[in-house]
Amino acid sequence: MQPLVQFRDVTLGYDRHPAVHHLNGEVAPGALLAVVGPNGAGKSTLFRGLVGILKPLSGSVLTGGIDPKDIAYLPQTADIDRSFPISVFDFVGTGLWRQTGFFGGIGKGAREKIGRALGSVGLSGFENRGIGTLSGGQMQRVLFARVLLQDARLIVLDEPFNAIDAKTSADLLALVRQWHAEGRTVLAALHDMELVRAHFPETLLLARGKVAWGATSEVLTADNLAEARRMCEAFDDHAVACVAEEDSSKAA
Ligand SMILES: Nc1ncnc2c1ncn2[C@@H]1O[C@H](COP(=O)(O)OP(=O)(O)OP(=O)(O)O)[C@@H](O)[C@H]1O
Repeated sequence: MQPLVQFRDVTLGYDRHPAVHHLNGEVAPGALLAVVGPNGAGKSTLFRGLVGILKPLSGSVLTGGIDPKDIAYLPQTADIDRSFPISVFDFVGTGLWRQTGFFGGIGKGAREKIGRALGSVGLSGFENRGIGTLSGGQMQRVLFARVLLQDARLIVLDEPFNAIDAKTSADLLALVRQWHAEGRTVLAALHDMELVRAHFPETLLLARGKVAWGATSEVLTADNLAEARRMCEAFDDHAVACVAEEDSSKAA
């Protein structure tokens, strides 16, 4: 089966300082993949590279055949400016931008879709609330409603269950399982190893580079987790891109 995503010796970083180093690997269509690793391991950076927000310093991320509108991305809530004055309804409606266009009006059909998405995450009646007035768990539900609306083939979730209560986690996890059952490809950055072991068949353990990638039970061993911690601690944040990368960028 043709992979949906291919990481080809990809290095991603900021101001030419690599954060994810020389990653190789493939994601099959329909995969339910957890991306785990210590704080600063590069999970968010990898996702920014995957969804096209961050251009690789070297190597490539191939999402063969997927149109950008077929990728839904749920960033960490910390990355969202909640002081922006926008209602829950309009925020969730931005999930339709790629279908309607930036200036496309929201017609009756779209209004119904937004209403249904909010109902699916238990937020009917919240339409007119400003996003800045929501609790952390409610905001996370709003982000899931926006992903629902995007109806995407590839769904990328950055720490979707962080700092939310058990009921909200369970409700949102049910949506993830539904997306997987529908044949969508789902990648999620997670810290809760028990949740990963229970619900995610495949795991990438990242520590700036790949420590292990495969069946979750084989990846999440004590030895691999210790190796990931060691690699993260040893990584030099101020290192510049490799000499080979420097040379190729000069030649480009
Ligand atoms: N916008 C940025 N500008 C510069 N450096 C960044 C930026 N975002 C992340 N980094 C750095 O890149 C490295 C990887 O960070 P990243 O956020 O990808 O890790 P993470 O695995 O998602 O961490 P966490 O589990 O804490 O969310 C860290 O050293 C971080 O300081």
